[in-house]
Amino acid sequence: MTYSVAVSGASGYAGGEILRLLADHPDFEVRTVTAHSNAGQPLVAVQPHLRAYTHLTLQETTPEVLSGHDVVFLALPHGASGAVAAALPDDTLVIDCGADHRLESSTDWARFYGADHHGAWTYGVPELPRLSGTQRDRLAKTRRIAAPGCNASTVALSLAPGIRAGVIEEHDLVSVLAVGPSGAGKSLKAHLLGAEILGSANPYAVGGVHRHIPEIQQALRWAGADRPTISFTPVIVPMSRGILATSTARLVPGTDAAAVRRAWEDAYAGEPFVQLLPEGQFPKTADVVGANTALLGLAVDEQAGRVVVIAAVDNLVKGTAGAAVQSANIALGLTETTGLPVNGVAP
Ligand SMILES: NC(=O)C1=CN([C@@H]2O[C@H](COP(=O)(O)OP(=O)(O)OC[C@H]3O[C@@H](n4cnc5c(N)ncnc54)[C@H](OP(=O)(O)O)[C@@H]3O)[C@@H](O)[C@H]2O)C=CC1
Ligand SMILES: CC(=O)N[C@@H](CCC(=O)OP(=O)(O)O)C(=O)O
Repeated sequence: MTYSVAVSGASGYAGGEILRLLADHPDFEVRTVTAHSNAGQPLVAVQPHLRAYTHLTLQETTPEVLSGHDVVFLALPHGASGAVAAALPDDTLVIDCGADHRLESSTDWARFYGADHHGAWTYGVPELPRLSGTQRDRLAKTRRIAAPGCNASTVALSLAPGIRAGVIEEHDLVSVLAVGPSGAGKSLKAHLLGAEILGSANPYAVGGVHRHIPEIQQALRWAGADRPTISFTPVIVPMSRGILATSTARLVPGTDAAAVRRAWEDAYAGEPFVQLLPEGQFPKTADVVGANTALLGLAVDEQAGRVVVIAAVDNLVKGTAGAAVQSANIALGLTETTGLPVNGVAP
């Protein structure tokens, strides 16, 4: 069976990446693409790299235009998807790449986003360990998926195995991330990109204010933490795509190094898209550009009594669009890896 698909926010970075992946997906046919200020334009006028779609024109983003498809991907700014999603039929598979449906706690939502909370959908990171099984089990039974924040899923995948296995303490978690500016979307001002991001590393959202903090804490609670606390600091660096997250955590006293490594090996054994590198090897962002792969390296720092996990992810693939397509595959009962690249592009 071929599933008909609509992609909203198709003129943006996340929507464009969903379209790039779907062009090679044998079970999906993209029939409709929508946008906002670019509605009325041919898709390739705005996304000239997407040559598979020369026949499509961007339409207005309305529930009427999006209805009548089997699958709808929403890649809209925060706050814009809640109302659109609420008007779509229950049996349509809807995947929201924005934050509107990620958080279970309306208190966290109010604190970090402020506006109306639309409730939580099934979180779209299949490999996340849960107290019983993985997030994959829940994705198999849903028609509403909240694709993750790219930083949040990178850090959650880095730390959740240690929480799940009881080898790291849940307070005193620290993550510092180098992130590419494409994570901020196309609306990031051109002068910022050229004059301030090229040639510089710029910290932002410093001091416990980044909106991905509650998303990470929520994933760590699913892995068994009670009240996890994390210091989270992102730094924009001049690379178009990518996240390199360095996360450290205090080891539970008496835990030996072999048991620590085993926790991550066990969590991700057999996972095609989350891979732990051998001892002594660490990933670079260049290893995962264009791939739906999260690459992890792990070391035990004995003198500090901490584990150090370094994770590389392409924010637009495993961090968003790839996670969205992978989760949609699971929800539809398709082979999970269909249409998704495990290899990156190099150099
Ligand atoms: N970039 C990333 O790495 C990640 C992004 N996300 C999330 O994905 C979503 C899209 O992000 P991204 O692609 O980066 O953003 P972009 O700014 O690149 O794209 C935004 C898209 O939304 C459309 N749009 C803007 N305003 C409205 C509106 N009021 N109603 C309907 N459509 C509108 C734009 O249309 P037009 O161009 O025609 O105005 C465009 O297609 C966001 O929620 C973002 O947080 C999640 C994880 C990572
Ligand atoms: C460079 C940059 O600004 N990155 C974004 C990542 C956005 C993202 O992952 O998605 P959501 O906005 O959907 O949560 C940030 O840190 O906020």
